[in-house]
Amino acid sequence: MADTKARYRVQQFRAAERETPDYGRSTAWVQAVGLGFHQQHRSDEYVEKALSAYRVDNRELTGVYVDGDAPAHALAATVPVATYATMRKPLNIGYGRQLDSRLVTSVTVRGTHRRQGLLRGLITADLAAAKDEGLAMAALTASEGSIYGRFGFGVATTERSIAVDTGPRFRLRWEATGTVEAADASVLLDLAPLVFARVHRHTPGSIGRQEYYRHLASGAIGRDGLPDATVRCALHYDSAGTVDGYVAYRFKGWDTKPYTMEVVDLVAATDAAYLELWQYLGSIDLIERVTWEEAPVEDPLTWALQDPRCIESSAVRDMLWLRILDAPAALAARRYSADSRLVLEIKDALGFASGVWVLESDGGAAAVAGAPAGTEPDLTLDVADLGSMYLGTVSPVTLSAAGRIREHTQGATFTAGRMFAVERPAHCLTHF
Ligand SMILES: CC(=O)SCCNC(=O)CCNC(=O)[C@H](O)C(C)(C)COP(=O)(O)OP(=O)(O)OC[C@H]1O[C@@H](n2cnc3c(N)ncnc32)[C@H](O)[C@@H]1OP(=O)(O)O
Repeated sequence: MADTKARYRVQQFRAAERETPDYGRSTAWVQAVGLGFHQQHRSDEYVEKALSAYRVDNRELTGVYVDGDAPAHALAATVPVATYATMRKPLNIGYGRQLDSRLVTSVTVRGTHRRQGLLRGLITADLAAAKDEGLAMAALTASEGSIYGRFGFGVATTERSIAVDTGPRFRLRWEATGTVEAADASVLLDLAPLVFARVHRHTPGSIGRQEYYRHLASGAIGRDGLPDATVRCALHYDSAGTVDGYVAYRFKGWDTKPYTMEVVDLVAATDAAYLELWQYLGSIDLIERVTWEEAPVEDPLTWALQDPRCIESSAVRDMLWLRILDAPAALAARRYSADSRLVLEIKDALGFASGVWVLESDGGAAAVAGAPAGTEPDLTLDVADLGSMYLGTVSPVTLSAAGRIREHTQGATFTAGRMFAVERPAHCLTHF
């Protein structure tokens, strides 16, 4: 933030507890985030719960403050004009491997201070710090698709919104092996993290969940911070009686037609749990439609339905964006689906991952080394595109067709696609 130093001060801190001297600073920070995302002024109860969850996640909060006093009647100088937060969580990078990653969240710059380099200053300094801490990967979910590519982030998973017709044509080709029971949503405060941990272990693209999710699923925290008594829940039990999936959902009300149930959180640790929870949702009386905003794009439900047109799919969109900070470390961390050798020339405008790297996989394990001077690369690509390839979501052949990857050795994009494939489609169930 070299050009703005004279006007701004940057502070980094942890979420303070109520009754401590720094509580006011943390409160102002939460309110500034709400302002940046056009949300309502937060109640005291909401702020306290949010800060408590941030402490569990060990979030680091950053605020940018205007030097000096604010003019009369304006927001006080103690309210940050820009906010930024980070957490460290594991990312499943395929075949059960985990890579600790820097998660970037709560990025806002007040409208009166926009386009002066505040975001650029915050994110470049933070990515450098993350690399210094030994992290090979950063991740975020974006409010707009046009912001983060320039900082080396690439789309690594996608999601979609679905509306499922649960009328008479809703029938699955599936013989139930477990059972589904209704439960009080409050049981999810304890159960949700246990079920999610199983899902996380076998889902490429999954990010360790923040504390907030179990509160959301259980109805302990609704959008306004108050308990949400409309949240209902059903649990899936396997044949041994172990809970291996849940769905939290709410009725949209008698004014919404067709009568609709909205999925709040659906987490299933087995294929059976997933389809049988859908069987349950499809069987709820008086309900004609079930909506879910965070459905996978490659969805077993589509293929299990006798009539796949029961699903109306909309808003297929980017979800998780990955930013490789250390190319050899991130490449070596992956297990590969095919044995081969590739020379990758990585371009990185911020310099963190630039270089020419030789990637050689043998029996799934990788050896990565800097290429000797003069080595011709097989592929040239931006670090953002390596992030997009990393979990196998998009084929490098497609990225080449889009003019993003340059193929110098014929067939190298196809080879890269076979190498980077993961054992099941990447999907991230966790927004942050
Ligand atoms: C991970 C998350 O939290 S995602 C949430 C992001 N936040 C929001 O969407 C809330 C509303 N928007 C904002 O608060 C701000 O407009 C921000 C945070 C998006 C941008 O902050 P600013 O300080 O204005 O950005 P800054 O001046 O540093 O711009 C950096 C670069 O990004 C570009 N940029 C900034 N915002 C946008 C945008 N919305 N769309 C496209 N490009 C953008 C700038 O043009 C600039 O490009 P350049 O350096 O290559 O010339």
